[in-house]
Amino acid sequence: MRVLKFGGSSLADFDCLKRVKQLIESQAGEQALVVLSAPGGMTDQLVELAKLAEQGVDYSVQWQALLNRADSLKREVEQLDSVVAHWPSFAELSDKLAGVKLLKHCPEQVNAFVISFGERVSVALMVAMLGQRATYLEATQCIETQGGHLDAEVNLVASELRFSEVLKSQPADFYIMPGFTGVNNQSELTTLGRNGSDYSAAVAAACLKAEVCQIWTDVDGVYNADPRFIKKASKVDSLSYKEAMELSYFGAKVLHPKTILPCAKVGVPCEIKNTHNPDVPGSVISNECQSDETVKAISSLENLAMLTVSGPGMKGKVGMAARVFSALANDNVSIVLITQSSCEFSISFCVHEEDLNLALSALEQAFELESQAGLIEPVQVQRELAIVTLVGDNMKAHKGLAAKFFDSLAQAQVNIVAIAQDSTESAISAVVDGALCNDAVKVCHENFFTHVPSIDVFLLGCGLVGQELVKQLEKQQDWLAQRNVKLNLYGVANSRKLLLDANGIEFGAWQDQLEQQTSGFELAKVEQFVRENHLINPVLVDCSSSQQLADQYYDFLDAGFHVVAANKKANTGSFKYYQSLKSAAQKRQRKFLYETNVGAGLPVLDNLQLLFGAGDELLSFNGILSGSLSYMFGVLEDGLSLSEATAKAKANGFTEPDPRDDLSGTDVARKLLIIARESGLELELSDIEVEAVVPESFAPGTSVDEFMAKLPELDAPFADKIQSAASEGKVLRYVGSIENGKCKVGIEAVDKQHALYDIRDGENALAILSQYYQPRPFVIRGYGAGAEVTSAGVFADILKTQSR
Ligand SMILES: NC(=O)C1=CN([C@@H]2O[C@H](COP(=O)(O)OP(=O)(O)OC[C@H]3O[C@@H](n4cnc5c(N)ncnc54)[C@H](OP(=O)(O)O)[C@@H]3O)[C@@H](O)[C@H]2O)C=CC1
Ligand SMILES: N[C@@H](CC=O)C(=O)O
Repeated sequence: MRVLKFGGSSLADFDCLKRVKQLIESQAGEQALVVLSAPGGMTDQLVELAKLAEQGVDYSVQWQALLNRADSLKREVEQLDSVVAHWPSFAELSDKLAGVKLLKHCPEQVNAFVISFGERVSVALMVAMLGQRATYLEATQCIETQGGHLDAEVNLVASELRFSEVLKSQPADFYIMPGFTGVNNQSELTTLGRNGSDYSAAVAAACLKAEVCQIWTDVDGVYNADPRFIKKASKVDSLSYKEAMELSYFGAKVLHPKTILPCAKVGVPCEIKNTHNPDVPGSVISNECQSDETVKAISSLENLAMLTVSGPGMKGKVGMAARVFSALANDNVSIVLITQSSCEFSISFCVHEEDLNLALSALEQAFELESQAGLIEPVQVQRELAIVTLVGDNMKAHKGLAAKFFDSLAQAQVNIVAIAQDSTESAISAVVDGALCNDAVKVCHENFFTHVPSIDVFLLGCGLVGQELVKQLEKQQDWLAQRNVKLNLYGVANSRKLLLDANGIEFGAWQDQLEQQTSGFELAKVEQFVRENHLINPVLVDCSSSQQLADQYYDFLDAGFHVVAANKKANTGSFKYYQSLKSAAQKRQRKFLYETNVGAGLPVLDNLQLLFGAGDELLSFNGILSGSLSYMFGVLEDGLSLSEATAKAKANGFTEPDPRDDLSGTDVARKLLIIARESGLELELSDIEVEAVVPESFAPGTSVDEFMAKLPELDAPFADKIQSAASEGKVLRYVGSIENGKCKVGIEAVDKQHALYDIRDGENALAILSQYYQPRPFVIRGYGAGAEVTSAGVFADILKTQSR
């Protein structure tokens, strides 16, 4: 004997019914007991009718909708020449509802009759469709329940007897039985709780010692996380009964929690299959489950409240926990999770939000005296919580899983309110803020299953460097995928517009799309986008030179973003701000990376930070830090004028957006300041002694174009300087140095023997003399400006946001 159960989504319309008929008939030569739910949505219609009737409200519209739906299904079945012989009495249903309306009261027994009506509709239709081979099996003859008319518990022993007698007296190939329905020992109709048809099927399978209990639904099986939120969730092929129980209890909607126990008692395998995809093997729940996976799935349960009972009267007092839980049990409040610390001062537990008031009043009554005597404090309540649970039998005695779980929650910026693990170690749960539940599941799923961490990039500034970065991101998609990194570009902004796309920015079309936007970047907008799309690893990448953005880095970090900056202005603001960014990053466990601030793509700051971390100390620094000035001084030697050299450096993408930042020495001063600060010197930008190539006083208040047009005025005097150096066999270089804690940047004339003589064409050269690197300094040399090397440096920083 096989037991098959079809849920409402598999019975929603006539096409669905035909598919189910075929699946039943395909049980080649096997006897089958088929349990049917109501046609999808019909139980909701019935519940609403009962409610309206109880309120004494006119429900004729809803009644007509129910009748129309049922009649149309019946007509379609009858068009196949099948007579629907067991059609339930709508007249009786109508009378019951009329009675409820009159009395404005719906007794539980009547309610059970009304809400279980849909199952009888399904069975009547299916029996007619299957014809002679099928027998209508009354659940009220077979499933005996105890404990109320609604949400009743099945008496397995009594039900086994009933099944055996009824089936003996009615031999058939297919028994079709309404789910969700039972009968108490007073012969009154009862129901098994919403979605209780799974339970009916499991009970039938256990009573009949069936070969299998198949639950046919609209998904392929049990998933390792909720597939509605976790796109990469995958089907679990086999589970133990315990794993399935933990999962269904902690939120996996595919199975009713009560289903597993009857099957587990008798060892009937339970298989979850998809009606719309019947050839795909489902998930099998059994004793035979053999797999090496430690964590099988992650489930989550939302809409919970946590109550904490505490007070001096709790400590060491035997029986307090028992009193708390008996009070709740007496009022039928189900407890989802319990936790208590070893100091015994308090005990905390979660209940469904809908039970909160009931739980509070039960506790108030139970501890009235203690509370008057000050032995128990007012019950603390935390609302809108969720439980995230890792489930897996093989987690037992496996070290490091809890650490990885908690680490994942930290990575998702999720605070843990409470934790619980049973001693079989097959489930570990964390209570978290309900609003962050999906984030928590997402990051746990990435870390435990897909191992493809995502990096979610928002690019601010899409000029020279930013545009090149987008090109490199596009070019490297395959390379990243091969290395299991999912890098998503979700946003791009310039100074006026912000483009956000939850599907990822289209590499080929983003510029046009950005132009069509109507408003610019605001942190709040990106924050909202991150929240709505449950992004775990958001990175704000600043490729602008905006002071306004630099001033917001603290807020970016504080809001949980990593920050990657090509823009040097934040690190060269006040020392206090520079320090506050470091501590904000540390506090929020986010990365603040700015390798390109010095030397563009050259690995300068990373190396310095590592050296200093290993105890090295800077003794002195000397070097060329400007790509544009390195280029310009080189071509000046070749005979170009200052204005020509500047224009060429600009065209090559070596200068700052405003070349005056380079020519004034400010950009080099910024870089030197960052090196000095990283080395531990507490300096401000104003502490750097600066000799300008072109003083800031030249062409004040002009635009970049006006400045460039006026620059030829300086060509002649500058050519003289080059000439005078050349007459001594020297060339000019723009050099930065740190000596005895003093920083200066300026022009130096160097001869052929000098290490910086050959540094030109955009190259940088940095000589770091340190405790570990002396008397010969540690030297870094290479191109220090340009879109390609700079965005490559930014790209590398973006990838570094992943490392913990
Ligand atoms: N070039 C190089 O070799 C190197 C450059 N860098 C740094 O890279 C940064 C970018 O340089 P580059 O690409 O040449 O500059 P560009 O002038 O070419 O581009 C700047 C971009 O930033 C945008 N922007 C300005 N203000 C804002 C704002 N408030 N919000 C959002 N976007 C804004 C601009 O938008 P809009 O077009 O609307 O004005 C533009 O898209 C600079 O800070 C520079 O110091 C660092 C190392 C090397
Ligand atoms: N303008 C800068 C670019 C890198 O920071 C330079 O010339 O080095």
